[in-house]
Amino acid sequence: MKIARRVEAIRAAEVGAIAAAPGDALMRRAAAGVARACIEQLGGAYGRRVHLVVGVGDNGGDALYAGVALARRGALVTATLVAGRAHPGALAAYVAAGGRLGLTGRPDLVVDGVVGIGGRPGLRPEAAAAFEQVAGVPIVAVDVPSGVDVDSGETPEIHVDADVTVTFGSLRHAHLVDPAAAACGAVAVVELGVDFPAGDVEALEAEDVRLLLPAPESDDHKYTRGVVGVRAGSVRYPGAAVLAVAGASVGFAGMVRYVGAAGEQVVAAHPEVVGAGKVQAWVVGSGTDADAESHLHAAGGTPIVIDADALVHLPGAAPADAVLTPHAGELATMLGVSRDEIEARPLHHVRQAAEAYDAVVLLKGRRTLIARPDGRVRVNTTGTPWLATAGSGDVLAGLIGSLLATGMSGFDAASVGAWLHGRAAQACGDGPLVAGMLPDAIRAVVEDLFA
Ligand SMILES: NC(=O)C1=CN([C@@H]2O[C@H](COP(=O)(O)OP(=O)(O)OC[C@H]3O[C@@H](n4cnc5c(N)ncnc54)[C@H](O)[C@@H]3O)[C@@H](O)[C@H]2O)[C@@H](O)CC1
Ligand SMILES: Nc1ncnc2c1ncn2[C@@H]1O[C@H](COP(=O)(O)OP(=O)(O)O)[C@@H](O)[C@H]1O
Ligand SMILES: [K+]
Repeated sequence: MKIARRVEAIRAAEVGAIAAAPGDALMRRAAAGVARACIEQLGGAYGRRVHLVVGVGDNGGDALYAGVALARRGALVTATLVAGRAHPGALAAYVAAGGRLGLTGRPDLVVDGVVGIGGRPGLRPEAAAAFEQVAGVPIVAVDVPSGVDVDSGETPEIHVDADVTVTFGSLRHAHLVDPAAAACGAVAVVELGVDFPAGDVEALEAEDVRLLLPAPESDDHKYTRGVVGVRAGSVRYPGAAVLAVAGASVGFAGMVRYVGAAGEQVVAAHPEVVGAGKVQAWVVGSGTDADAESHLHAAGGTPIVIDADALVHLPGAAPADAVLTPHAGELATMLGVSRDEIEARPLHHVRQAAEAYDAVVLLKGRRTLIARPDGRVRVNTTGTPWLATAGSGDVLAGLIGSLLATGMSGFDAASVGAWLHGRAAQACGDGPLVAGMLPDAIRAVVEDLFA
C-alpha cells in the first residue's frame, strides 16, 4: 500500500531524526536521492549541464547539495537563487564543489528547489521568471513541484510542471491526488529511515489487490459466492445494460441477474444471466434514463452501487452500504457546484460528498478517488487516458457490484474495482480501446495476479 501523509504529520515524525543526525546529514541523504534521479534522467552526469532553481529554505538546500553530488560526478552545475540567498551550509558546499551562480546557455536538466513542504501555493515572480528562462527543459522537482498545495493536492496558482519528483520518507497528498499529482510526473521516494504514523490517503498496489480479491472456496456454490443484480440500460441506451452486466459477469459473483428494458440484448450477449430474484448487491443507474428513479426505489436495501442517472434521485443520505460512482459532472450536480470546481478540488469534494451522503463515493477521473464518510481516501493509480471512452463507467459499476455481492466492503470493492478496471485498460496496450474489451482484460489481469 502506498500511503500519503499530511505535512504536519511528516514534520512531527522527522523532528527527532533531524535532531539526531549530525550537521546536514538528512539533507545530504535526501540530496543524494535527487542527484541519482537527475543522473537517471540524463543517462549520466559527466559533461551534462544541470541548472538549479533554489529557494531560501531547506528545499533549496536539498537542491544545492544535489548540485554538489552532480558536480563531483563531472556535471556542469549552475544555480539561480530566486530570493538572492539560500541555505548557508548547502550554498557554501555548492560553491566549494565548483557550482556556479547564474544561468549560462541552455541546460540539459532543471532542478526545482524553490519550495517543498514549507511552501505556500504559487510562485513568486522571480521564481516564475527563472523557470521561463529554461522553458521546455525537463524538470526534476525536489519533494514537490513548487507552487502546488501539498495537503489538498490543489493547484490554485501558477506552479512547476515536473517530469520527475523526488520526495523523502513518505508520500505527501500532492503526489497521489490530482491536479497536483499530474504536475509531479513520475514520483520516487528516497528512504530516510524515519517511522511515520498512519496516513489518510492511500493507493492500492498489486499485492494489496491480490489479498483483497475474493476467491471461491472448495465447498462454495453459486449462491454462497454471491448474486449481483443489475438494473441498468433503457430503451434508449440498451448498450449500457449489456456493458454493466459484462462488468458484473467477469466471474467474481456466482450469478448475475438483470432487471430492465434491455433483457433481450443482455441475454443475447450473456446467456448465463437470469431475471429478477434475491441478490446480495445491486447495481443501479447506468444508462437507465427516465427509469432511474423507479429502479433506485425498487432495488431496496442491499449493498448497492448507484451510478449515472440514479445519482440525482438520491435523497439527502444514500441507502446503507451504498457506493456512489459519479464522474465530475455528476458530482457537480449532486453538490450544486460547477464541474470546474470539482476538477479543481477533487479531494475536498469527494470527501464532502461521502460525508453528506453517508456513503462510499468514487469520483471517476484520471486519478479516481474513493472516499469513506470518515474522510479516509484511496486513490487509484492504474489506467490510461484511453479508458475515457463511452461505456467504460458502466463496466466499472457492474464490476464493483459483483465484488460487493461477494461480501467485500464498499470501500474495498470500489477501490479494488477501480484498480482492476484501470489495469485492464493498461493491459489493452497503449492504444485505442472500447468498453467492451475491458471484461476479458479484467479476467486476464486477475489471472495474472493469482498466478
Ligand atoms: N524535514 C526533513 O526531515 C527534511 C526536509 N527536507 C527538505 O526540506 C523541505 C522543507 O524545508 P523548509 O521547511 O525550509 O521549507 P521550504 O524550503 O519548503 O520553503 C520555506 C521557505 O520558502 C518561502 N516560501 C514559502 N512559500 C513560497 C512561495 N510560494 N514562493 C517563494 N518562497 C516561498 C518561505 O518564506 C520559507 O522561507 C522539504 O520540502 C524537503 O525538501 C529534506 O532536506 C529532507 C529532510
Ligand atoms: N484522463 C483519464 N485517464 C484515465 N482514466 C480516465 C480518464 N478520464 C476518465 N477516465 C476513466 O474512464 C472511466 C469513464 O467513466 P464514465 O465517465 O462514467 O464513462 P461512461 O459514462 O461513458 O461509462 C472512469 O473509470 C474514469 O476513471
Ligand atoms: K520543489
